[in-house]
Amino acid sequence: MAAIAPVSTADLLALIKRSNVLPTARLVALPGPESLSDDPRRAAAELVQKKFLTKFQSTQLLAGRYKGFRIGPYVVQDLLGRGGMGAVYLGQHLELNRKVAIKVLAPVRGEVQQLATERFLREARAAAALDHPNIVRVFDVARHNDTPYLVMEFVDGETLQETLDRDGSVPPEVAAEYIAQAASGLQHAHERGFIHRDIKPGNLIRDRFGVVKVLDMGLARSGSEEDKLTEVLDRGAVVGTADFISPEQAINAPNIDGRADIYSLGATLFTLLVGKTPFDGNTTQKLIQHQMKDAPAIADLKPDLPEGLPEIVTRMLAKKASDRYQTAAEVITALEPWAGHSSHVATGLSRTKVGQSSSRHSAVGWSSYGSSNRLRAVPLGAKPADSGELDLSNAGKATIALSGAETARSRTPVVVPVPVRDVPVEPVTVTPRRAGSGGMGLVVGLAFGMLVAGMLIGWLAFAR
Ligand SMILES: Nc1ncnc2c1ncn2[C@@H]1O[C@H](COP(=O)(O)OP(=O)(O)OP(=O)(O)O)[C@@H](O)[C@H]1O
Repeated sequence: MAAIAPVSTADLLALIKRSNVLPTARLVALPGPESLSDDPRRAAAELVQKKFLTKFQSTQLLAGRYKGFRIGPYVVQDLLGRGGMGAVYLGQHLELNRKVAIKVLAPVRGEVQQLATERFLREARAAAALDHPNIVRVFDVARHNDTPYLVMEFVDGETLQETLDRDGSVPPEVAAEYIAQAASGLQHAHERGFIHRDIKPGNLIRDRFGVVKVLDMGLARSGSEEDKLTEVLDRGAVVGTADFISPEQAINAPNIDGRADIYSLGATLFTLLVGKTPFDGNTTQKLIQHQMKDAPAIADLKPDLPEGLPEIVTRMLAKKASDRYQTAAEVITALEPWAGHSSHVATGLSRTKVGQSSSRHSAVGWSSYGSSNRLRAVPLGAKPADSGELDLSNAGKATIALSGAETARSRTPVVVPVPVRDVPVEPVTVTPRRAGSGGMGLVVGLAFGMLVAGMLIGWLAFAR
C-alpha cells in the first residue's frame, strides 16, 4: 500500500505512534499538537530539534513511511550507507542507548538468495571470531523470517574512499600509517585463518581518533568445514573488486592466501598516494592488467614521495605472491619509517601473535613496535531482485520500501557460532545519502571467469 504523507500535525503524531520509533518513555513525553506548529513539516523540524526524532526519521515519517524503524531491540536512526550486500543503518539500543551499525541483507530472489544468505552469515561468523582494534567488531547476528541482519560496532568516521573522494589523495606519511593499521588488523585475521578478499579504500574506515578499522568481512573465508559449503556455492565466480583484486583472485585461483590481501592493500596504498587506482579500463581490462601489466611507476606519477615508499608499493603489488611481503606484519615493518611512531599501529600489533612474540625482532625485523567494481558470485543469468530502493539524497522525494522485503532462505546447514535470535525486523530498504563503494559493484559468473582465464592462458601460450 502506498505511503500516505501526513497532512496535519495530528497525522504526523499519529504516524510517530504507529511507527514505534520512540520508546514508551519518550512517547509519553511527546508534545501534543497544540504545542507544535500546525504545519507537519515545521512540527517535524521542531521534534528533530527537541531530539524526539532524527532527521532521517523525520524525512521518512513526512513521506508517510512508518514501518521498519525497529530492528530487534534497536531503533533505526539513520542510513549509513549501502553496499553490495545490503543497507547499513545506524541503530540505537532501546534500553542501553548504545549506538550500533546494523547491516540488513538486501532483498534477493531465486538462486541468489541462498548464496547471499550464506555469505552474510559467513560475514558474521568471520567477523565475530575476530577481536582486534583494527577490525570492526561484530556484536550479534539475528534474523526475522530468514532475513538476517548483523549488528556491529558503529564507527563514527569515514571510509578511506570517502576521504579520497573529498581530498583526492592522502599525504604519504598518513597513507603509510593507515595501511600499517589495516595490516595490523589483517595480520590478526590471517593468523586466525581468515582472508578478507576485498580490501579497498571503501572497506577501511577511520574513526574520529584516527583508528583505521577493516570493514566488511563479508567475503572472508576460513578453512573451516562450513565454509567449504559456501565455497561450493561460490564455485566458478570471481570475487573481489576489480580495481584492487589480486592476480590470483582475478582468475579465481584455488587456495589463495593472505598475500592476496597484501596485494589489495598495495593497490589501496597506491590509490591513497596517487589519487587514482593502478589500472584504468573496464572490468575485463582491469582484471587482465592486474594479471599481466606492472602498475605504472608510482614515482613517475608522484615524484615527491619519500624515498623507499614507491618500492614498498611495488613489492606489495608483485604479480607473484611469492615476490610480495609474505605477511601483513612484514608490511608494517616496511612502513615503519613513516608509521613507526603510531600508537594505533603499536596497539593493534600488540593484539597479534607477532606483537606478542618475544622473538618478534628476529621474526620480522621488528624494532619500535612495542607492545569498483565488485565481482560477485552470482550464477549466470541470475539477477538481484529489485530492492525498491529510491534516492534519499533528495529528501523531499525520498521513499522507502518497508515491509514485505524478500526473505532470504538458507537451505544449507551453516553453523553460526554467534547468537542467532528470531526477532521481528522489517528491513528498511533505501538508497544511501551517499553512494557506498558498493555502488561500483558488478556481478559476474562462471562464464566470465572462464572467459578471462581462457584469454590469459591463450595469451601466455602465445607469449611463449
Ligand atoms: N560499522 C560501521 N560503522 C559506520 N559506518 C559503516 C559501518 N559499516 C558500514 N558503514 C557505512 O556503510 C557503507 C556501506 O557498507 P558496506 O560494507 O555494506 O558496503 P561497501 O563495502 O561500501 O560495499 P560492498 O559491500 O559492495 O563492498 C560503508 O561505505 C560505510 O560508509
